Amino acid sequence: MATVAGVAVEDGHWIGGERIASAETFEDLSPIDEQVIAHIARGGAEEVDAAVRAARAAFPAWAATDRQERARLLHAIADGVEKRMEQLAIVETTDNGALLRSHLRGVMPRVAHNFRFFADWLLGLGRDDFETRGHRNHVSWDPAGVCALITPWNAPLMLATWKIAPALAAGNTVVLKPAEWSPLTASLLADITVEAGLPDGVFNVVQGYGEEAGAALVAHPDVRRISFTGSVPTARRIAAAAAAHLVPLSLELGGKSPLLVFADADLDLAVNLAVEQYDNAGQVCLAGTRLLVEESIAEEFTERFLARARALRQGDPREMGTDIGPQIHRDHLARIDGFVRRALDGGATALLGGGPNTDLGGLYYRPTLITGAAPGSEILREEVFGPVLTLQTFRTEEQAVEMANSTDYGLAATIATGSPERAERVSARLVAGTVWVNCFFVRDLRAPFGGARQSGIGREGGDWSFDFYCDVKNTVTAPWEK
Ligand SMILES: NC(=O)C1=CN([C@@H]2O[C@H](COP(=O)(O)OP(=O)(O)OC[C@H]3O[C@@H](n4cnc5c(N)ncnc54)[C@H](O)[C@@H]3O)[C@@H](O)[C@H]2O)C=CC1
Ligand SMILES: O=C(O)/C=C/C=C(\O)C(=O)O
Repeated sequence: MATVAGVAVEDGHWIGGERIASAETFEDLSPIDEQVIAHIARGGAEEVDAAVRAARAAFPAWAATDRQERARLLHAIADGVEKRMEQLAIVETTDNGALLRSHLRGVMPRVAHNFRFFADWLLGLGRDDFETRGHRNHVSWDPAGVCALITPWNAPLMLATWKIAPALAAGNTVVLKPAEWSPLTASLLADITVEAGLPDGVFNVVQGYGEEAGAALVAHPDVRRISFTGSVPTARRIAAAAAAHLVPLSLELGGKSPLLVFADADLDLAVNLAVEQYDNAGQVCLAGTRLLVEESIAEEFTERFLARARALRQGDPREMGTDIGPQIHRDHLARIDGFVRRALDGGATALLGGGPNTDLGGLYYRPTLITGAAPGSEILREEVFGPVLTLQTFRTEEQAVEMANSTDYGLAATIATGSPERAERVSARLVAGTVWVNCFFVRDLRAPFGGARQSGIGREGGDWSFDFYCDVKNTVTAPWEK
């Protein structure tokens, strides 16, 4: 047991309703000061096998539990999340360095909402029956079995519960492998599921490294679904493991999303949207990190952007006035800095930032704006996952669309324009799972979420989640004799 920010957090796995230790542990560091905050059980094939067996044993009864009861239990978990909102928020901030303000105001309420939304969606799940030459077609969603969920560190509990809630609602059982850089809130969630009365084995957590616990989980022959959020290289490994057993996969991967600013846009709004892309210290898959600005307004846009960005307060994420906290880990900061150094060495210029903010300690990276990067260069193609934006200009709508679509990703895109016709035209041509027009990060769980190209495979949200986590069945019945 560890005590983190005054909150007791179990450091073992959660398997079949029991806390299980491992022979070895790994150190969990806080990005705020790089101090060790917990020693977490380091799981491997053995713990994964125990968790999958527990989940498999719990599956028949949970799958047979009626929808009303499953929904009631998910609402009870949401109640528990709301009751422990402040604890979850401070532990998550201590563990992954994201702003406490955001956790309290937006993220943890969304965690509770994830459970409520999918519980309620389950109750309304169903399509109208239809007839084929007098035969009745009835579509149903059968739970698939044990779901392996592998999640990242940038929004640990939010992204995990976005998978856990529909998987459980659908009648599956779950083994979650949280990211090793942010393992703690998954452990608190296990406590909450016990308080809510979830049967043992329905929800399991195996802690550990991706190459050990994660790899063993996705290779396990009894896993029926794999849902992963994280990087493209890891997704390739997971897809290869899934191929061995032909397990359906949902992959929510990175992005290199454009923010297109047309000359007819409300410039204040466009600047606000651009500055918002530094949210979570840039560690957001959806971030519109490529600012594409119409040439005629680029100078004014840049001036106003720099004035707003310079006013951002960087510092301790526990302070309510902080706008940008630390990066997750020393290795990650070095990766971000590597991208920036190579861009600058290649002839680009940093109009803002361009390196770590060493006044604040080891893990803070200055909000950065890069201009003059060579077309097609790494900084314009690869996901940096830090507070690093690039600025490019365009002359025509055609050119803007071409630049926007010029990466291997296709997660999201944002358009700032005063013209509804332009918004419609441009949006239709963008390769992206989500397009925002004159807004950013307006999210709704009824909407499909996912990416095109290397940003992923599949969609989550509403029916899309149930379609993934279930074996969808059509029963065709001939007319009964009268
Ligand atoms: N939401 C997103 O789109 C995210 C994107 N990224 C991108 O990935 C880059 C690297 O971040 P990482 O933390 O290294 O991401 P990652 O993809 O390695 O880690 C995500 C999760 O996958 C697990 N994992 C790693 N190797 C695995 C394997 N062989 N089998 C099964 N699970 C495995 C990790 O333990 C973690 O839980 C970031 O800089 C960013 O560009 C990272 C996190 C989230
Ligand atoms: O908040 C959302 O709806 C989606 C967030 C996704 C990420 O931040 C991510 O996967 O990086």
